[in-house]
Amino acid sequence: MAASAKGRFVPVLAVVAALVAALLYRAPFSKSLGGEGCSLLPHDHFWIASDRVVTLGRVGPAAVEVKGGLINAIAVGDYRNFVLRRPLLDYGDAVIMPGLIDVHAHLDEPGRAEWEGFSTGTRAAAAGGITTLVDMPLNSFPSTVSEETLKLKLEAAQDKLYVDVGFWGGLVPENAFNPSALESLLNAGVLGLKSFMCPSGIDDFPMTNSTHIEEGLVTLAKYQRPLLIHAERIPDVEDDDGLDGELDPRSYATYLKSRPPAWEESAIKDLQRAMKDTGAGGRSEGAHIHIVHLSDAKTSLELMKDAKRSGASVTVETCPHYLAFSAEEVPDGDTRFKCAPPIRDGMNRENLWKALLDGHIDMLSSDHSPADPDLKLMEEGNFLKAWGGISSLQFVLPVTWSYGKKYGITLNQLATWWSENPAKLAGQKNKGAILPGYHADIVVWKPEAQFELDDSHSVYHKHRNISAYLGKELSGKVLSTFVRGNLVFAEDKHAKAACGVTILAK
Ligand SMILES: NC(=O)NC(NC(N)=O)C(=O)[O-]
Ligand SMILES: [Zn+2]
Ligand SMILES: [Zn+2]
Repeated sequence: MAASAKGRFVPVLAVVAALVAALLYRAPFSKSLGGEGCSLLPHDHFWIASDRVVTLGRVGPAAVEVKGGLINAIAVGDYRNFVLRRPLLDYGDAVIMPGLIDVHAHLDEPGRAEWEGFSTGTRAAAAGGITTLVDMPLNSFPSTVSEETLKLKLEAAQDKLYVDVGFWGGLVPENAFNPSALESLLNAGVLGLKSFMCPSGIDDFPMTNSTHIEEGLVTLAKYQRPLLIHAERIPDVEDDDGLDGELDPRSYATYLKSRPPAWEESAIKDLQRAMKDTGAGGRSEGAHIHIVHLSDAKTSLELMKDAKRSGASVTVETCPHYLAFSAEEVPDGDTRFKCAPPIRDGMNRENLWKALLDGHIDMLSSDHSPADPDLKLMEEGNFLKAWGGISSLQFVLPVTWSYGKKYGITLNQLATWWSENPAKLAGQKNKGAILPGYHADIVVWKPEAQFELDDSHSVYHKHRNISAYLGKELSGKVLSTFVRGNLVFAEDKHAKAACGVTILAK
């Protein structure tokens, strides 16, 4: 969809002041690199342009003016004819898109920096076109469940962020019935809360039941912030379907059977009252329930559709690994693929894509959750004992694009799933789109560029060997990433200084 008329401007910007200026300045891209500090560019007022800018629900030629960290103006049309007063970075036919917002990443500082950390995690994010991420409250030690533990997070993050980072706090039994404890955590700036309906594997992050959740939501309603839920629950009567007898712990089928779709179903059924409470006139109207990493595209998904239809304030995410892989393809003993809920069969994957395309799944997130490689027990290959979690932060854009191409996904859909809807969930009103007044959080990438994730490929997150994507042939290469106007990543280099900021809710 190219812009209709050459030089036609976005109405809100009827007059783009820069256009009347006389000087056309085009900085050759590589020469514009080399600035020190927060940005690889030496200036903070410039234009970027390409033939494929994703803005205003369209994709076409446009130039975007970046000034003081914000998007100042958008000039739609054949920018090659524009006369601009400031430097222009001409990206040709590359795609200019809102930076990705990953609402589900585990950066494990303080306490477990050997699993993942703020510096490595946010460098990986920048290299992957992610400009904002929201950190999960567990896997660091201590877990982020109080005002004090959030402070420790903030201290640990200082001077280490290459992209902007917000924080979810934990809803756990200890604070769920204690509104003043929850309020102090919310007042300290967490963007919302997160809870688990099954054991999380982390000692200081115990599971909550639906009563804890219903109570926690009442406090969240006052703040109009969401509750994110890991929705797997061990059903009251467990089907012992195939789980007795001799089980080979190296077989993926064994792991798959150990966490059936019935667990997701049981959790979501148990949440029905809590979800209803979020609707108009409900006890926790103003709060919102977001189901993280949905894997079951059957009954669990149908239950979410029902909840939406009945007016509950709910959304749901899935992750690239559920869209890229299927149980049939997971090699026995390859614990890099172990995550919870598990990657299910190929038919389920098809149905997840369908739900995403139909808008029943609202957004995508990485659930980047690496661990110390020793805990993955890669030699032993024991799926039942290995630590779960997929390591993927840097690859989510090429993965979504590469595996989505056969379903005909569009750049606009990518922006909806990875930027616009996540920004809404995280309450970020000036992020998630390329629009005047918004933060200049931008990824520039080449969807057609193919590469193999082999040993020669720079991987910035910790422990490249535990990522299930290694060895895959992908398409979609990130050229440049801007965070609030700072060029934080370009040509395989990061800016020298870590100038991402912590995002705290007010
Ligand atoms: N402790 C974790 O990191 N858990 C995570 N692990 C996964 N998904 O396998 C998660 O989000 O549930
Ligand atoms: Zn989870
Ligand atoms: Zn997670």
